[in-house]
Amino acid sequence: MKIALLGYGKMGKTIEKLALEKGHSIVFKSLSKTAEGKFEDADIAIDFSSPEVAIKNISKALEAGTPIVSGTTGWLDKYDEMVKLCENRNGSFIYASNFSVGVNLFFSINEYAAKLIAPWKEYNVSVEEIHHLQKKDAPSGTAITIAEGILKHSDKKDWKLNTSEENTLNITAKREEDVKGTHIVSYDSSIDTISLKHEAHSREGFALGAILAAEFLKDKKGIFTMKDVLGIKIND
Ligand SMILES: NC(=O)C1=CN([C@@H]2O[C@H](COP(=O)(O)OP(=O)(O)OC[C@H]3O[C@@H](n4cnc5c(N)ncnc54)[C@H](O)[C@@H]3O)[C@@H](O)[C@H]2O)C=CC1
Ligand SMILES: O=C(O)C1=N[C@H](C(=O)O)C[C@H](O)C1
Repeated sequence: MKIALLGYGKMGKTIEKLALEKGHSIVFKSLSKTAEGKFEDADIAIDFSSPEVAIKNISKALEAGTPIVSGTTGWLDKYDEMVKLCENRNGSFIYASNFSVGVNLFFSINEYAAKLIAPWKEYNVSVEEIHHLQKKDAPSGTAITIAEGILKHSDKKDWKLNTSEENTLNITAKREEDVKGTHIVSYDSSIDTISLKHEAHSREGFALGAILAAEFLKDKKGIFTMKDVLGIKIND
């Protein structure tokens, strides 16, 4: 597979290393101000850039007829626009807030737990995420996906960062040196706490998942999710 990397930071570099090990090649790389190679040579584009440029990258790929995998977080208010563009262009598109197999299993466990615990009103649910100091967006895209999974089964109406409103799901975001990505869901009562935790030890899980998604998408048309890529069927 010939890959265009849109964004060549921590994730772009990890994807490059693992893609080369799997026998793929990198034919194009875009950095903040410069680019190397020819975008037109790519079979697929993988975008891990920044919230401000993700839409530009995704649009560019869809307009060129190149399948696009995007992992950039913090731009999701424009997701429906990108879906429409993909449909209009008969293109191929996967977005995931987190590409790691472990987190995608965690998403299903989270929804199952939310449904199971929902009738037990003494438990108050909250979400915490911890990431490295360079992260631009808060809360993380993964924390938002987790919150949406909980809200499907909760009396709470919405989520907010740092809230104490009773009917709103509280998300706390912490920034600490070199943390790759930790997500914790807590159900607190006066008697006990039930916690679900996922902790990434490196960026390799995210990168491997993104390459898996690219291999899946390369010869398909349409809009897909990581559930399609991984064949995860248990939902709630
Ligand atoms: N979905 C997932 O599984 C994961 C998503 N992410 C997300 O991916 C994004 C990137 O993360 P990192 O690689 O850690 O960030 P990073 O800051 O290390 O790299 C971002 C790269 O984007 C590129 N970039 C920035 N502005 C650009 C512009 N104007 N034009 C072209 N390229 C530009 C630069 O090459 C920069 O190095 C973030 O939004 C992060 O939240 C990160 C890890 C996993
Ligand atoms: O910025 C990161 O590093 C990460 N971002 C993603 C997110 O916002 O959820 C995924 C992962 O947690 C790492």
